[in-house]
Amino acid sequence: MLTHPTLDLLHILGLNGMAKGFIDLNAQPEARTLDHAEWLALLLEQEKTLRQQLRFERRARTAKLRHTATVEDVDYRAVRGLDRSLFLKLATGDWIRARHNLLITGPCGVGKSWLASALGHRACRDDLAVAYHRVPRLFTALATARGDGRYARTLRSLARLDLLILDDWGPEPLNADQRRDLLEIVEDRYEARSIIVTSQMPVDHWYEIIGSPTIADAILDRLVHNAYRIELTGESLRKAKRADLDQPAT
Ligand SMILES: Nc1ncnc2c1ncn2[C@@H]1O[C@H](COP(=O)(O)OP(=O)(O)OP(=O)(O)O)[C@@H](O)[C@H]1O
Repeated sequence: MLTHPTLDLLHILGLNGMAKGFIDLNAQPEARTLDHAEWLALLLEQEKTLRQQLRFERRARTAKLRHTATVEDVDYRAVRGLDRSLFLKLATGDWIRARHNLLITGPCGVGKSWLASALGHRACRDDLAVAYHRVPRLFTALATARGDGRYARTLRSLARLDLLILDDWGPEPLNADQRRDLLEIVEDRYEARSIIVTSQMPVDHWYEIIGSPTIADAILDRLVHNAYRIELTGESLRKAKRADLDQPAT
């Protein structure tokens, strides 16, 4: 184990990536041929990598994504109705920086939450603030927050996110409080921050789910107007997974 006053100093200064790089370089005889500038550059690179990794881990912890999914792992043959070039474009994250929305629809189990999680993971890697919420649970949490005086604070924290994922929206019609909650959320984010909404219901049915025509117009105008759309089709991937598991091993 290397002990060195420089190492102690690096730890005291919180430069843990440089400290690790310092230990690694000391253990490599070939590193002795490096000049000072190259040595320092390698240490700084290690510090940068460690900081990026820690930032990503913090972002991912708070995002609470439903699936451990990455944009690199999408199986385009398994997910029917997914336009590869559109998804690759979304995977760059530029749409979030442009404050656009994304609506993912399709029947049960076709991979809507999975794709939303993969894009959320990508946004965490880009050091953006992300949160995943299942819509029914979010409405329950907002109803509780309304009761105990945390409503405004909860809405403010949702408004600060760079990407809000609202998973499993519909099909139950909204009540008056839920309509108001959704309008507040969408209004706060309009042309300011992005939303991904996933739903088993086609976008054409959302108007009826919201219920009140005036509020439905206000919500959908803000949500749908500048949104990309992914309309998935086909059989549930859960079924396909189960069938794979049931296959006898050869
Ligand atoms: N692109 C993918 N690659 C690999 N596995 C996937 C992919 N998409 C989905 N899956 C798998 O399929 C299952 C169903 O996916 P997911 O939960 O995203 O479906 P969903 O359309 O959101 O379903 P629901 O409407 O019931 O919420 C998941 O368990 C996931 O592991």
